Amino acid sequence: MTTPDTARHTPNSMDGNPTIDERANHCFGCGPANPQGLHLAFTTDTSNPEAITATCHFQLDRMHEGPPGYIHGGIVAALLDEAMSKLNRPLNVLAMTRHMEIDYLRPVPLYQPLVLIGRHLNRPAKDGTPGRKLFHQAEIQHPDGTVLARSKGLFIAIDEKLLFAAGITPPEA
Ligand SMILES: CCCCCCCCCC(=O)SCCNC(=O)CCNC(=O)[C@H](O)C(C)(C)COP(=O)(O)OP(=O)(O)OC[C@H]1O[C@@H](n2cnc3c(N)ncnc32)[C@H](O)[C@@H]1OP(=O)(O)O
Repeated sequence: MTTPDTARHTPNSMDGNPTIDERANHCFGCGPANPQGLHLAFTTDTSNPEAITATCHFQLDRMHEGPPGYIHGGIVAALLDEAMSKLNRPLNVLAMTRHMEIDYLRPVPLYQPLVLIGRHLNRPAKDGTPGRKLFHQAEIQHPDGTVLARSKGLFIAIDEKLLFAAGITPPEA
C-alpha cells in the first residue's frame, strides 16, 4: 500500500487568490516575496528595439542541486524560461510560454557566478499588426563566455481577461 505524499512546500501565508501583482511578486523566478524562489534580478537593454536583451548575474547553491555540484535540469529550464519571459514587459506584452526547447550543452555549476541572458528574436506580424507569437532565446554563460545551456521559446500574447477566467484576480484599479 502506498501513502500519498501530502507534505506542503509553501507557507500558509501564500494561500488565497492573489492579484496579478501579488502573483508577480511571488514568481518563483524573480519574485522577492517568494522565500523559496530564485530571486533573479534582470537588467533590460532596449536601446536597440530590434534586439532587446535581459541580463541577470546569479549564483545558486545546494538547494538547487541535481547532479552533484551542478544545477538541476528543471531549474536550468526555469532560469532560461524566466530570462525569455523578461523580454515581454519591455515589449509591452503580457505573454506566457507556449513552447520552449533547451540544449543542455555542459553541466551548469553551483557556487559560481554565472550570467543569464535573454534575447528577443522576432514577433511576426499578422494582418499588418504585431502578432501574438513572440520568439525569444536565452543562454546561461560561464564568466569566461562558455555557453552552458541555451533555449529558444515561443511566447503567446494573452489578454488579461484570460488570467481572470483562470481564477486570478486582476490588480485593483
Ligand atoms: C502572464 C504573466 C505572467 C508571467 C510569468 C512569467 C513566468 C515565466 C513564463 C512562464 O513560465 S508562463 C507558465 C508556463 N506556460 C503556461 O502555463 C502556458 C499554458 N498554455 C496556455 O495557457 C495556452 O496554450 C496559451 C495561452 C499560451 C496559448 O493558448 P491559445 O489558445 O491562446 O493559443 P493557441 O494554442 O491557439 O496558439 C497560438 C498560436 O501559436 C501557435 N503554436 C502553438 N504551439 C506552437 C508551436 N509549438 N510552434 C509553433 N507555433 C505554435 C498556434 O498554432 C497558434 O497559431 P495561430 O495564431 O497562427 O493559429
